This record gives sequence, C-alpha cells and structure tokens, in this order.
Amino acid sequence: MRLHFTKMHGLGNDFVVIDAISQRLDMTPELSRRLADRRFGIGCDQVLLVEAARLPGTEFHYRIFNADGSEVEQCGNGARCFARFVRDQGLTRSDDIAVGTAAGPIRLKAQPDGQISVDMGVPQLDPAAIPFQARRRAAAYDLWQGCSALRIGAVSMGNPHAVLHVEDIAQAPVAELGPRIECDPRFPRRVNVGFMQIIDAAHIRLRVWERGVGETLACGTGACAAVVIGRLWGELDEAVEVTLPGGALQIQWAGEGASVTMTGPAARVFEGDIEL
Ligand SMILES: N[C@@H](CCC[C@H](N)C(=O)O)C(=O)O
Repeated sequence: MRLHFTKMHGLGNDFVVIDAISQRLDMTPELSRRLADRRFGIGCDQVLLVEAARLPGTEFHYRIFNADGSEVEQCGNGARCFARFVRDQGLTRSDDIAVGTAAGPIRLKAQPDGQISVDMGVPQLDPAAIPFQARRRAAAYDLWQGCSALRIGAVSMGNPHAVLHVEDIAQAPVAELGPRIECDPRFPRRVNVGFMQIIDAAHIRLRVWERGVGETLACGTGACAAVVIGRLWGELDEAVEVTLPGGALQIQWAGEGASVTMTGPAARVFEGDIEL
C-alpha cells in the first residue's frame, strides 16, 4: 500500500500530515512509530491525521500521534499546520475553521500575514482534569525527585503539562529532569515538561521535554501552559512572547475562565509517498 503524506513544521516541531479523508488508513501505534522514525521512516515528532468531522459544528477531525506511537489529545503547533494543510489542499476555503480533537473543538484562524491563530480553549487547573495527583488545586506544587522537591505548576491544555522556573534556559536540565518528571507516578498519563526562564512580564524563554518524543524545538501547548502558569504566579502580562529553540510564538490569556490564544507560523517542507 502506498500512502501520500506532507511533511510540515511549526517552528521546527515537525509533522507528517496525512489526508485520511481521501486515503483509507488504519492507524496503529506501530504505524505511527514507523512513519515517525527518522532512519527507517519519514521522521517527525508527531503524525497528524486529517479526518472527516465527528463533532457538530466542526469541519474536520484532527488526530495526533507522538513519535512513540501514543495517541494524544492536543498539539498546538500541529493545529497551525493542520489549518495550513486543509487550506493548501483545497479541503476548505474558510479562514476560520472549527476542528474537533480528542480534547474537544478548537478554532483555527488564518491571518492575512500567513500566520495562524488558534483558540486553544480554557486551561484546566483542577488536578483531576490534568490528570495530576494532588489533594487540592494550587498555583504551585512540590514534586519530589529523590531527596529534593521541585516547585512546579500543573495545567491541562487538553494535554497535561508541568512547568518549572529556571534561571538560565541554556543550562536547564531538560534531558535529565524531563524524562523523570514525564514518568512521575503523580502524572498517571505522563506529562509534557516545560522549563521557563522569565525575561520580563511580556517575554519568556522556554524549552519543552515532550511526552512521547523528548526535547522538541517548539511546543505550542507547552507555550500556552507556561504563560498560564507564569500568570498564576503573578509574573506575566496578558500578552507574552514565548521564545523557543525553533522561534517565537505569541500567546494571550486574559485569566481564569478565558481561552488561550496562540499565534505563529506553519510551514510546508515537502510531499511524498511511502510504501507500507
Ligand atoms: N508538539 C505539541 C504537543 C504534542 C503532544 C505532546 N507531546 C503530548 O504528548 O501531549 C504542541 O505543539 O503542542
């Protein structure tokens, strides 16, 4: 069987995007691992499937698979690439697209300058919704790693995130602490881990250890999560520029009960066919 795909990226967080409306595809963890493999497959952080709408009021359904084969609820950089893909392929003419995900519907807006804005929904801070084991909701939690407690914020942007403050992003222990926190038993579905350096109230630097992938060049939901936590800690404004290793995203969050908006680029790299 031959499968047509498009390789895309959002600030270097890279995707294999598949039109699963015009092509029949039975996605499995094995197949997503194979497509994502950088030596034996095409290579990407996530595989994105464009499917027919399932939720009322939406035009499409969006499924996301990490490089380790796990299917996940949300992907922010992927959402911007999804919007660009369905418009470039002529699957829609709309510049305001409602899309269903496992985490509920999201709205994607193509801006005149080519950037895409995504309404990422209302962040969930209740521990049970993240999911995170804690007696009660708090702005910060102590997470014990060996003999030392790390101060973290925890939030769901549809997918789970832990956020830590670091003094110097270049020296952040991402490869050491990332996998340990990802698999901490207090996060029963594992977790994405953001390391945030606050430059000033309108600008942060961020590196993210992604669940099911490892460190990526950018993480859209991670950028939203960091701004939410930074605002809960009283350190950030409503509009924040988030600089990731792959480039910058603009994040806006008015506060409790409001949706988070993320704006940034989406790029197409190449198209191809893979024999399965
Ligand atoms: N790269 C993403 C997040 C992808 C999913 C994540 N690894 C998870 O397991 O939740 C983004 O841009 O948000």
